[in-house]
Amino acid sequence: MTTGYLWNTLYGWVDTGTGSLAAANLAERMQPISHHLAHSDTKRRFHELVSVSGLRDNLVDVVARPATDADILRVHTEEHLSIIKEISARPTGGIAGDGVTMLGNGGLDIALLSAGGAIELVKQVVAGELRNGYALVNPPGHHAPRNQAMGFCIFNNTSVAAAYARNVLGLDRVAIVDWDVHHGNGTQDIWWTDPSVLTISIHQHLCFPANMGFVTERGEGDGHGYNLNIPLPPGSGNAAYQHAFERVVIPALEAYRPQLIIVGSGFDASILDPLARMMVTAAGFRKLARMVIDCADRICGGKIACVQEGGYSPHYLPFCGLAVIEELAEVRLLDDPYQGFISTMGGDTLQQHEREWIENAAVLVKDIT
Ligand SMILES: Cc1nn(C)c(C)c1/N=N/c1ccc(/C=C/C(=O)NO)cc1
Ligand SMILES: [Zn+2]
Repeated sequence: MTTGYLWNTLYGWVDTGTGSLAAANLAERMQPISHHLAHSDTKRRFHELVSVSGLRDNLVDVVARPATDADILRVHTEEHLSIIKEISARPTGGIAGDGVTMLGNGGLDIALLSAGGAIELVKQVVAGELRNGYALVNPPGHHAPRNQAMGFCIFNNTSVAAAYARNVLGLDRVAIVDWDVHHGNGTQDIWWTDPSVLTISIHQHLCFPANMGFVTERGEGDGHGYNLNIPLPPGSGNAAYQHAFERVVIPALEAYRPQLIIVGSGFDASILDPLARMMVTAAGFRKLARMVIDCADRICGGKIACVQEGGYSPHYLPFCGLAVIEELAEVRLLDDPYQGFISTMGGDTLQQHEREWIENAAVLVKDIT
């Protein structure tokens, strides 16, 4: 069976403006810069490495189609969609939602193609046309709740795809495993009362958004127990992430038995990422992918759809992403050229405080039935 790969040139055209995180602003002495921290070049470089490394020759191209309004409205409000349409139609776009999320002119079309790309991959994995796959979409989605854009996210791509799998493809149980380093607050919001989608977010505690992502946030009503937050302390590396997957993520998936696993695949937990303080390496991401792939083989016929979330190191994200896709496709082409440099920095030994953080989440798995 084959591994699918989805990219569209327009994902590299996302306009993040002239700011570096917030917009350039002379009064605040925030001078313009060529590359915003979320500049689409980082993900384009990932795509180019997939091609130039020869990995793409082992993959089946999946063509992105724009999500329809109906696809978006399964998880977002009419108001949110209409605000995005209005900003996208402005000659130079504007700022959406949280006051920092830039949407360029025509940004609606790319955001619909991003959510639609996630749908297309899920469609082909669920149909059994692909064993698994990677949708290298942009803009990301996991910070977008039902009613707004947030944290560079316009539409919640993984949730749009999960809702499609539930409502159109007829699946009863879908799991979203979000290993992006920031809390998947949008995904949590969307599925808060709904046990048919198990939402798991493993993230640096309180990195972003502020004051969210606590282990005590478990869902409400029928959804109680089906939102699992695994906050980790800054400095967590390969050992902590692997232990968290062994003790929490994999047991939760085994208990829930989803028919499809969607991975919110951000690489901003990497040791070279500027927007967080974790220490995961390409080898670490490869190991996490291996654990989820083996689990999927045991519980849902290997059905995994990875959907790109964040990641801000143009230097290192491509190699972290390549490692995950190599694992999905079960080929080994490139070694991590940064390994020698980063291998002595730490993160490969589980620390006692990391173990304790992880146990705080592990005790909650028993409530997943
Ligand atoms: C600046 C600023 N100023 N203000 C008021 C706000 C709300 C600001 N947002 N900062 C951000 C926005 C997004 C991220 C990470 C996104 C990601 O990768 N998610 O996976 C981090 C910091
Ligand atoms: Zn992130």
